[in-house]
This record gives sequence, C-alpha cells and structure tokens, in this order.
Amino acid sequence: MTALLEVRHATRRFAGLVAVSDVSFTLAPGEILGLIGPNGAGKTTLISLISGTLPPSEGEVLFQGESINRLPAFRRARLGIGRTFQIMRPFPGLSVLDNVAVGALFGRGGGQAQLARAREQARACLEFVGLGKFIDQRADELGGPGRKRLELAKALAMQPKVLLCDEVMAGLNHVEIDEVIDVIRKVRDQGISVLVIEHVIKAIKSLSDRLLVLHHGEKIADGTPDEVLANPTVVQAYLGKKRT
Ligand SMILES: Nc1ncnc2c1ncn2[C@@H]1O[C@H](COP(=O)(O)OP(=O)(O)OP(=O)(O)O)[C@@H](O)[C@H]1O
Repeated sequence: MTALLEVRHATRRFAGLVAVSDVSFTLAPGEILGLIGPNGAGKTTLISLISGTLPPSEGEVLFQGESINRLPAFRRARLGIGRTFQIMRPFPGLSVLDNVAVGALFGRGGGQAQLARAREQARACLEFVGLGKFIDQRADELGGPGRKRLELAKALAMQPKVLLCDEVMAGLNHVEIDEVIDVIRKVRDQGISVLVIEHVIKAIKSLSDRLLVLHHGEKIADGTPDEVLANPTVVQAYLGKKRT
C-alpha cells in the first residue's frame, strides 16, 4: 500500500545536540502508529518536522508521495496534516466553540470561508470529543483534561488526513484515557491516519497497529506492539523492566 506519509532520513540538530537522527518510517492510510521513547528522545521534534513548525537539518518528508519540505506549516495544514500541541495554549478570552472554529477556518483545502459554517463544523468536532456541553464556556477556563480534548477538537476541525497527537493522554485518569482512546479509534474509523506520542504503555499498546521507538533521537525499533515491547533493546532503553 502507498504510504500517506513518509519520513526519509530525517535529522534535526540544535547547536551540538542531535534531537532526531536519521529517522525513516512510513504511515499508511488508516493506520495508527504509536511513537514512544524516553523524555528527550526526540518525539515532539519529529512531529514538528512533519507538521512544518521546524525545518529538518537533513532528510525529507513526503505526503501523498510528494516532498513537502519546502512548504510552511500552514500549507501543510491545508494539505491535511493536523497536529495537537503538548503545551496547550487556547486562544484566551475566546469560547470553546470559537477556539475550535479557528481550526475549521484554517484547515484542509483552505478551511471554511464562512464563520457560521466554521462554527457548525466546530460544534460537530466538540460533540465528537465529548466537549459538547462546554461550547459556550471560555476555553481558558477548561481544566487539563478538557484542554486535551480541546486540542484534539481543534486539530480535527481542520479535517486532516493525518492527525499527529502529542501526548493527548498525559495527566488523564484511566477513565479519561479510555475515552480518548475511543475518540482516536473513531478518528481512524473515518479513514484518518494517526501518529500518537504517548507514555502510557498500556494505552499505546492497545491503540496502535504499529509502534516506533526513539532513543537519543535514533529509531531503535519499528514493528507490532507485541514485537516492539518484547524487544530487549527497547526494554533496556525505555521500559526498564519486562512488562506484560
Ligand atoms: N528548540 C529547541 N532548542 C534546543 N533544544 C531543543 C529544542 N527542542 C527540543 N530540544 C532538545 O531536543 C531533544 C529532544 O526533545 P523533544 O522535545 O523532541 O523530546 P521528546 O521525546 O518529545 O521528550 P518528552 O517526552 O519529554 O516530551 C531534547 O534534548 C530537547 O532538550
């Protein structure tokens, strides 16, 4: 199957530090790929190279078979690459609905031209992530779990073909994690490919079709969750001890 997204030999340096080192992988249409690794392994940097918020030092990102290296982040969003941010900064003073409507206004294909249509789309995305009751509340009054869902809704309102999720389950309790897993599965059921960064191994294992592991910026494993989590290099670098 042709990859929807392909990263070829991506490297990103910050002065003397190599945050991402010669990483290659593909993401197939409708696939959920989990991206794991210790703190500082380069996961967020890799997502930023794909979404275009950071340029690579070397290497290439292809979307639907074409290089997107020269495209700025907003052009990549218009093509259908959506992401959430680990550090959530809702537009202060705007309602939950209008925070998400902003995503709809600037999404795939240039987004909705009319605010009323953008709000309609935003409302549907907020229902989808379980924030339907909070649309009129100010977004900066949402708590941590609500902000995580808001990030997801904002990215979904852009009608992406691929969704890059940066720790959307961090700080959530078990019930909330299960709810977010359900949302991500439903996203995939709509045909959207998903790349998920997550530290909660149980969650990422049950959610992902494939796992990719970064360590000191390098890809040390790529395979099915069972294979990867039993890989001795992964156990030593990340898990610390054997898990079931
Ligand atoms: N803008 C930057 N300038 C300098 N160094 C950076 C920058 N962004 C990231 N780094 C460094 O690059 C390395 C990889 O960081 P990154 O945030 O990608 O890791 P991560 O795997 O996402 O970590 P975490 O799980 O803690 O979020 C770290 O050593 C980090 O300090």
